[in-house]
Amino acid sequence: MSSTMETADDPGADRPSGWADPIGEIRRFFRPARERWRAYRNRKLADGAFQARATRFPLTRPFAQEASRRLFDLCAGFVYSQVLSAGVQLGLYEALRDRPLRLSEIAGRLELDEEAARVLLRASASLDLIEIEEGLDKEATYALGALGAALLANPGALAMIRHHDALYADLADPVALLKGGKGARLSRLWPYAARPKTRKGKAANDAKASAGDADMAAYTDLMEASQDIVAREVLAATDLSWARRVLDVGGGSGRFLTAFASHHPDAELHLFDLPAVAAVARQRLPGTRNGRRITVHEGDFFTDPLPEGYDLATLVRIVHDHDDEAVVALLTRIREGLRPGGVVMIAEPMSGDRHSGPVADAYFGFYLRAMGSGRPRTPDEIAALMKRAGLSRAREIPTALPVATKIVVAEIPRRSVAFT
Ligand SMILES: C[S@@+](CC[C@H](N)C(=O)[O-])C[C@H]1O[C@@H](n2cnc3c(N)ncnc32)[C@H](O)[C@@H]1O
Repeated sequence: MSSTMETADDPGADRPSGWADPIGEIRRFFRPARERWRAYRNRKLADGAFQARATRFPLTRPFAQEASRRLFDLCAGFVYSQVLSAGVQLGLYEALRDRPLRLSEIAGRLELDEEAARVLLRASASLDLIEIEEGLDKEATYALGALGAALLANPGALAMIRHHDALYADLADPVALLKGGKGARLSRLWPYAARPKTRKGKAANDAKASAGDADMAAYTDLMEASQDIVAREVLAATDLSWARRVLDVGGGSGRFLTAFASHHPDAELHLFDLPAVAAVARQRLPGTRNGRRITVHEGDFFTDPLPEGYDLATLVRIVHDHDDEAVVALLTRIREGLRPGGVVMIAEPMSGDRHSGPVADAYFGFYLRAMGSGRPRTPDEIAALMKRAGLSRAREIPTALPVATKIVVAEIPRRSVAFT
């Protein structure tokens, strides 16, 4: 287990002494120099004449070229994603799975005319999704590229790409999305984001509640497709062999718990999710390895009683879907049902991680905005919410693939027993 992220109660804790936070102290010392350097750099980069000189001068040319390429990639990123999406929808990568093909063969399989197929193939090659080989007879053949091959091994990514049409429709007007608070298409795909988080709101909404149930099978499939990689990372990063009774809150179709079951043959496993999703889990689990070991509970985790008596509660890709107050309310309810010494584990992609690049903040930030609730958080922000819910010793456990998931755990404080 890595760093402890307890937030102290006294306000002075925001500004620790140099001994308590030496790295922060060094950063504060260099802040004025950093600010001066940033202002100088930005003045130069915003100057067209400087840019032109930098491109002509051999020593600065590689940097200038790299900078303009990165900027152009940002401008064109949406188009690159659509090239990828066209390849997935038309079955390009599947078509090349077994062997390279010629243009005419690919056009036939994808039901495109040859000119359209060529546009797609050249675009895909420029993005390393496929590779073009000049044939001996001068007729090119097209093979899977490194990224195309990796994509075929990642059903979660394929499922995400297929459902991105809803996200991209909502992102067509990003300013309207920021000002309006949610997107029309994604908020329909994730109906629970709009569900009331209190008993009173629930009663008023009960009549409408089943309207979104049909969509739940769709998002449950989407989550299932990407769960294996998350479960693999969580189980590789943690030793949870001490956990006897486990509750996976918002456990979907049970994919995380079936993976958990293979690592921990003696643990008693329980899943809690909305009735429509619990029905999917009950239907699918008996057909899976270890599925019969999982007891499925149904209800709304904000308003219905949660099962009690667990020593580990897991929330895998749950917390980022909800706003702060709702998260604190949920964690408080979970804490109240844990055994003494019980642990809460939150696993999801988190904000502010330099290894994950822009995935959490740019992708999930806008995705969750379109969905209509929640946001990606840093491990520290999650730790602070856990603390507000009465949990203690919040700390991050590093994972090998933070882009798929990071982990924060916290415990319920030991009971203080008074003997006199
Ligand atoms: C993003 S999915 C994650 C599913 C699963 N943990 C995973 O990682 O694949 C969120 C899950 O939380 C469930 N959920 C959302 N709101 C809920 C609520 N109020 N009560 C119970 N479950 C809820 C959803 O039905 C869904 O299965």
